[in-house]
Amino acid sequence: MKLFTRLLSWLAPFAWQIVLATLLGCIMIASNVALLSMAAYLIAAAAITSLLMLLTVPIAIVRFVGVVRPFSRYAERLVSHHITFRLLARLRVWVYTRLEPLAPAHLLRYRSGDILTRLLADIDELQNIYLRILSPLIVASMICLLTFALFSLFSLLLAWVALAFLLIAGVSGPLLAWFLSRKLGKQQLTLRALQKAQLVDGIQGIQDILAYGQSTAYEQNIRAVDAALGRVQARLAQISGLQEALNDFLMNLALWVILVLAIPLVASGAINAVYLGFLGLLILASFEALQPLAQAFQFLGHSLAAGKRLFEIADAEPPVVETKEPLPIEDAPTGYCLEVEHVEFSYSHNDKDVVLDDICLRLQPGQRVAIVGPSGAGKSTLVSLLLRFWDPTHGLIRLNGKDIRTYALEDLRALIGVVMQDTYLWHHTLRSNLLLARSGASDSELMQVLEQAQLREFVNQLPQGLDTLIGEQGLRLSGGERQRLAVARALLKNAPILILDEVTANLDYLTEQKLLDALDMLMRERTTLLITHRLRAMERMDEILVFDSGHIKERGTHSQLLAANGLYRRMFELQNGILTFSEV
Ligand SMILES: Nc1ncnc2c1ncn2[C@@H]1O[C@H](COP(=O)(O)OP(=O)(O)OP(=O)(O)O)[C@@H](O)[C@H]1O
Repeated sequence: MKLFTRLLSWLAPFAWQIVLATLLGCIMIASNVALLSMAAYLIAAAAITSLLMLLTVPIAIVRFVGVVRPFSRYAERLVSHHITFRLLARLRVWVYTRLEPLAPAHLLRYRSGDILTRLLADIDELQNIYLRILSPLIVASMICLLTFALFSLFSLLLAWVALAFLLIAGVSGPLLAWFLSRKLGKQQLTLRALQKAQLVDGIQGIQDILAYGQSTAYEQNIRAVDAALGRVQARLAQISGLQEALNDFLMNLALWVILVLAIPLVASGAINAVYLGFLGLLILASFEALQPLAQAFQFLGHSLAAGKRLFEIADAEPPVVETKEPLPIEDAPTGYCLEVEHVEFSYSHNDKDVVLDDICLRLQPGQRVAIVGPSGAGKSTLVSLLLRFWDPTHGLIRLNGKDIRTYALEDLRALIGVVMQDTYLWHHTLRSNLLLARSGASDSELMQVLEQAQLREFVNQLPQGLDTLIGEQGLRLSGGERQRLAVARALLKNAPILILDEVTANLDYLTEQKLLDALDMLMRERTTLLITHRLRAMERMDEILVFDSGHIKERGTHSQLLAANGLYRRMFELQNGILTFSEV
């Protein structure tokens, strides 16, 4: 109920349009009731009366409601769909804005296909609540009252009987549909989300599935989910059929009962015989108002489950809470200083899973610091903390002397140009992928950063140059080209702090050397943190931190670390192939 009222609260800004849609819905059904019952009256009256003049008014009413019905139907659909689509668009934007602060920490718990289903299908599902439940419920109530009023003009007994049938059909059909399908709705949504997640995974991982010969097994998984979904849908269709049959049965039974009760009243002269057909068709036409209800309640479980899934993700506590009164980041013409003080971090907030422990480092303006170390040592995790994707479990990170939590996230991130290990590239042109960093950049600025990232020659030889489509996740580019494009994007951002996470990992020796030379120039004007496995050009670094299992094992300059004869020296010698066999 809480969930239902929360979903309904989204309708508040559309109150007047809802009143209009409901009014139009009432007019539409009422005109149908009038059309059928007046038509019955006309036929009976025409058979009895010899004076056709007396039928002028009923004929005019039939003509009038015949025209009103399609117009009111059209207008009602227009208004109600307008409300619904605007509402769904608002909801979609709201959920997306709630998703942003959750990224990436919280969203890693979900599969991309599942998030996509929540944003698209689950939100679409909510239209049932707005289009098929709220307005039809009000319209049905109004029509029941109207029918009762019309019957009571002839006989109170008939009025109560008609109302009783309408109530039984209006309550039992929807209740039965809701009761039988309440679990199925949730199952259908879960299976649909699973199906989408499976398909997204299958498409993204298609190369590996083929390479490992798993396509048959994968197809079987997809078929199994598809079959389960089919079974749920078949069951829902059966319930729909059952409910429609019940509705038809009650409608026809109501007609018979009304006729059986009305005939003696006609015979006794309490009701004029000309109205017998009118009464019969009045009850039949009134049932039209109930038709949407059962289907709506069949989908109620669905819609509520969709709302629950949506709010579950939208209400999640963001891992990083932005301060309500952020301090402005003061301009620092001489550059920005980042300090990491005794930082400890674990993804699970469990002391046993500490990924970073007692990390201290100072990145002074214009300084270049490298973090090196074995895989899984926590290097990229530190970058995530600097960007505030997560906050340290203990310790502090300062920017120009102040805790980074005192600044707005957007301001902090605007100062940092970052090339992540797994930078995402859009299925778009080279140009739009670059413009993400600075939307107003000119083509000559784009070519300049491409030059610095050692990619200009490559782009020049493409027939469509900057307008070349690079495919999903940039897959039409080689690993090295993707990485250089990511570097170019970070350079275009022209941020005073530069974080480069494994930027040369996929490059051949020559290109790596050229890129490092180009970066060397750029690093002079910026505060730079370089994360790398490859110990090249390390002599250019002001300080090198050697991470091992979340700790800083060694620190110093290249020559100091070589002299220390520790982990760094072993890594350096292994990479340069100068370790003697006995030392290995
Ligand atoms: N989102 C996450 N949730 C839980 N654990 C994570 C997450 N990301 C990384 N880890 C774990 O944290 C540890 C450090 O990972 P991190 O990516 O920081 O290492 P790294 O030094 O950058 O490694 P590499 O050089 O291979 O990129 C690893 O044990 C990893 O499994």
